[in-house]
Amino acid sequence: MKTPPAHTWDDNAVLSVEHLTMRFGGLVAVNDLSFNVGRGDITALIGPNGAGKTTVFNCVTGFYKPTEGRIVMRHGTGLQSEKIEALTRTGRQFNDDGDDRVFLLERMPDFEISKRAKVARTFQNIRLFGGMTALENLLVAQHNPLMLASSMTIGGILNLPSYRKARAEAIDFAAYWLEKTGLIHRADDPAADLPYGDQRRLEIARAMCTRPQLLCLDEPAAGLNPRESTELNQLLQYIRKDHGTSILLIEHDMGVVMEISDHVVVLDYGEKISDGDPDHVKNDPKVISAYLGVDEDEVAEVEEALDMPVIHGKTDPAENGEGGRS
Ligand SMILES: Nc1ncnc2c1ncn2[C@@H]1O[C@H](COP(=O)(O)OP(=O)(O)OP(=O)(O)O)[C@@H](O)[C@H]1O
Repeated sequence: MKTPPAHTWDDNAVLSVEHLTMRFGGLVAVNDLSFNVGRGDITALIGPNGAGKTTVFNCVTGFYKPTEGRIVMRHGTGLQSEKIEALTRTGRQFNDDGDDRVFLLERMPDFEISKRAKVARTFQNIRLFGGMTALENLLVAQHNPLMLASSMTIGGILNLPSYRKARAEAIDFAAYWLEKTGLIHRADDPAADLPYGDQRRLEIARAMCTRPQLLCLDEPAAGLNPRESTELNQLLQYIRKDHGTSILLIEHDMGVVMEISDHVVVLDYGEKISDGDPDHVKNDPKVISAYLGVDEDEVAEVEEALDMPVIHGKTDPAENGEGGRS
């Protein structure tokens, strides 16, 4: 009898990172890293400063071509191993199985990863179009379907009914996400005029307007106050529950990570040091020692001195976005 997988993310993975290595000259930023992101899960990628988290994001979203390794995105459920192996043997980037397609992201350019594989991302440093309104930012995100509806522009110039319909739908969808992110009253304001926390939520709304199956968020809670952090948690849980979108996030705020994640993967010096549910990870001496920069056998001593667990919401040294060792 086949042994059932220990975790749901290994059984029904929307994304599999397999033996990923990324070198920059002599520097190995990510070394033979493997992990799964479960379909419909919120998965956190954490680790001290310089651990390689953003490099992993850049490989998944096509900003970097990995030195080695495979990155598989699945639209259908289950592992689909045979399909993936068959695709790997060819030079192709994805198969044509309708709703059950699999994608080898390391072979794809970034715009195809977003358009076809349906992976969206936000950045550590906000990258909105500051001079455009909040609404316009969300319409730009729907450029691909609008271009199709305009028959690559001519329909738009002639303002054909099919284009008008697609444009009205795009505006409705943008308004939906402005409503969900609490920004509908700022729809006509330039993005650059919005307060920082609102800009962070607008970035998430913009990513959701591409209708992603996987949403990658690079430090979404950075710089947020406690109220905004709570609102962010609620928004991410809504996105996962009501839209079925899987979320992979890099986050230094352990309050956010431990509260909303189903699964946590921990990196240190480009290698995976822990992988499991939040309870497992926060009690893992390897993780605590990486964050404190002390040996594993000194962890108990430090916790005793502090009289509290080190990685536990607000007691975490990574609080305030410091991310432990730098
Ligand atoms: N384009 C690049 N060229 C050279 N080195 C790079 C490049 N990108 C990242 N690195 C190096 O790779 C290592 C991992 O960096 P990365 O930004 O992925 O870490 P991180 O875990 O995201 O850190 P932080 O939490 O501070 O954002 C660092 O040593 C960094 O200097």
